[in-house]
Amino acid sequence: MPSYDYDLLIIGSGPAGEGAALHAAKLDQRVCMIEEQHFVGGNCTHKGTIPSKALRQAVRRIIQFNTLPMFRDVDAPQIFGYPKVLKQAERVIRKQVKLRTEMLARNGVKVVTGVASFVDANTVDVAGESGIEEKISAKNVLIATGSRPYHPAHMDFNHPRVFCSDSILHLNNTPKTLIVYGAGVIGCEYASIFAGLGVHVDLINTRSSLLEFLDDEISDALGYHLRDMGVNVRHNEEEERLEVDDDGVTLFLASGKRLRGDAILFCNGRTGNTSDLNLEAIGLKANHRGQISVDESYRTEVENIYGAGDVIGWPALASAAYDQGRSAAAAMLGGEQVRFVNDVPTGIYTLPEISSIGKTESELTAARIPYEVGRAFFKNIARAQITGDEVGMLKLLFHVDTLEILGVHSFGAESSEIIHIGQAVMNQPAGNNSIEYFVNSTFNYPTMAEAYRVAALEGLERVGRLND
Ligand SMILES: Cc1cc2nc3c(=O)[nH]c(=O)nc-3n(C[C@H](O)[C@H](O)[C@H](O)COP(=O)(O)OP(=O)(O)OC[C@H]3O[C@@H](n4cnc5c(N)ncnc54)[C@H](O)[C@@H]3O)c2cc1C
Ligand SMILES: NC(=O)c1ccc[n+]([C@@H]2O[C@H](COP(=O)([O-])OP(=O)(O)OC[C@H]3O[C@@H](n4cnc5c(N)ncnc54)[C@H](O)[C@@H]3O)[C@@H](O)[C@H]2O)c1
Repeated sequence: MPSYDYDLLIIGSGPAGEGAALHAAKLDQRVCMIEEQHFVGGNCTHKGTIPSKALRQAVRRIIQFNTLPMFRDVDAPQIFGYPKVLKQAERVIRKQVKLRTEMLARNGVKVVTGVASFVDANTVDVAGESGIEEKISAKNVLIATGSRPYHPAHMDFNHPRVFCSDSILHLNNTPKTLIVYGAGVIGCEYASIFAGLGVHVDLINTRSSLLEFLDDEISDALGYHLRDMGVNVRHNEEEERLEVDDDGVTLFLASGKRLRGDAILFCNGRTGNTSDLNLEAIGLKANHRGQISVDESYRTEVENIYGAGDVIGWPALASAAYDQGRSAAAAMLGGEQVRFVNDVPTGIYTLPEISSIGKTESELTAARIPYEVGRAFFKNIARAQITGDEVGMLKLLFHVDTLEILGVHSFGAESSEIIHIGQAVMNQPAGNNSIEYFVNSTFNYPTMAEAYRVAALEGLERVGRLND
């Protein structure tokens, strides 16, 4: 048996790398993690999930302060600039880094700073900032290098008015007008954040509706509320060219429109981080989006090399990445905890928040499944009236005969939390997954979760099963 420095070498310290590291370390494996940034946590902590969610929470608080009658009685509405709000995110990032650094250290995971590239299937070269190179060997390797914003070649992202979702975290002023190009999840979340700060936002969607994977009713609601916040949403548009000058940017669209803004945030797609890895040395090839392929055990075509997180493509979520990393480590060790993550809830932190699990109405209709709908509007939920979060709805889709829950879709406050109640019931074995659970269980009152009871009662009444 050849001897290696480590049992497992992980490239990348984001959620996928962390999930794998902790699982392997708990099973007494010798684990080394290589990270090119100075701090652990991955892009998730430094550039993606955490900063955007912290920004969004700060903006939500500002909106509450400026709109709730109780605050209006004590003070005039306040204007907060983007740089001040950004400080909130920095505070959370610091806490996350501390937590994650200590957790890895406690579990004996060795963290090495530098850029990793393959020498062969068991050896990785680590290039440190000072030019010092180190070779590290391991029995198994996990590629968990994540992704970065896609930068079209013709756009100058070094220009101080041209931003991507990474560089927007360094914007040092509050623009009056902002063009957000790309209305995927990132574009919609940042449109909410900037509109919440009073910035006039043009949101350019290359598709025909917002976040097409959502239930139509929820997508429509998002469009309505974004517009209500002052976002100018334009569908079916394609960028032709961008001109930048000292006073602003002009975006020329293929439709002939010309949009003017103080700055542009381009967020249309991401690329897997594989270009530094020297994949040729191990016979692997990334696709045109920089992603690598894995099987259901997260194994690549090379027997001892695995992949997890954004670098393997869909669903490209931090939530999934933790589980994928853990499963990859379990697979290497021949354990039973291998789970191919293919059923993930959606949690979108726009204003209002959106969350869903299971099938949409369109999918059920296309599959000719007889379903019905039960809805609860947050304006009728006591907790929402108390907190002032009356915008929103919870919608249950269920089979008319079996009452099986087929989908749960929600927008409004706490949606991404309460979705997990629906998820837990939907994951029960056949027979136990029933909308009746919500009328046969007592819910805390007043809670947002009570929306399930209200929606289930409405649904049962609609199919004449209320007194079954
Ligand atoms: C703006 C934004 C908001 C998001 N919001 C959410 C959300 O609300 N919920 C959600 O679930 N997901 C969200 N995501 C997605 C989420 O951030 C990613 O899915 C997640 O970060 C992927 O984790 P990962 O472990 O694959 O990689 P990453 O978090 O990308 O980390 C990979 C790490 O590998 C390092 N690395 C790369 N190459 C090398 C190399 N050669 N050598 C050494 N180190 C290397 C990188 O420096 C990085 O630290 C968001 C993403 C963005 C951009
Ligand atoms: N709350 C959340 O869960 C959350 C928040 C933000 C981001 N994210 C994740 O981040 C990922 C990226 O989000 P997004 O808003 O950029 O959009 P997206 O995945 O919707 O992509 C936008 C568009 O860019 C195209 N594209 C993607 N990669 C490309 C590439 N490398 N080259 C050229 N075109 C490309 C896509 O076909 C699509 O039309 C998503 O997969 C999402 O899951 C999640």
